[in-house]
Amino acid sequence: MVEHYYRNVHAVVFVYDVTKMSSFTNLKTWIEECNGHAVPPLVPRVLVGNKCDLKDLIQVPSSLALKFADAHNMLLFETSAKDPQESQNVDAIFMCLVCRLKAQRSLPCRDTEGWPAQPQPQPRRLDEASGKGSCPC
Ligand SMILES: Nc1nc2c(ncn2[C@@H]2O[C@H](COP(=O)(O)OP(=O)(O)OP(=O)(O)O)[C@@H](O)[C@H]2O)c(=O)[nH]1
Repeated sequence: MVEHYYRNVHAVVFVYDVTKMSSFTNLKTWIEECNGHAVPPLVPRVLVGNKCDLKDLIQVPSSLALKFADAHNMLLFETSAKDPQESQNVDAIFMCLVCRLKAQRSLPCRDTEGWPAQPQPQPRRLDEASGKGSCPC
């Protein structure tokens, strides 16, 4: 059954709850699980900390999450499925993955200004201070 989720996988989104440290520490297990199913290194992976609207309840600091994301070569996005002000980051996750997948296939990638995009830069975080990821495309 689990095998089914890993077959022909195109991208992996690791999600933790910023208000629950255990969900963050469990990421290691999920990454091992993913590696154990031989997901190819070229398959893009992103890290998502959800529920960032619950500012008073945050247990996982952005700095810690950034360190973890860097160590595993992933971009970090902090999102809220509830707060509309943070919801653009939900879209950004999928735009970023689409850009990376398109770049891998040498197809043009639409940026925010129009089509076609400029040559693809290497993945980078645009807003390091806030710890929130942004698609480099
Ligand atoms: N404040 C806030 N609540 C959220 C957010 N995302 C999900 N929730 C709430 O968290 C609860 C669980 O959401 P689910 O979508 O069921 O997620 P889950 O992973 O199955 O469950 P949990 O591990 O409890 O988060 C629900 O009450 C959601 O409304 C968020 O970004 N902010």
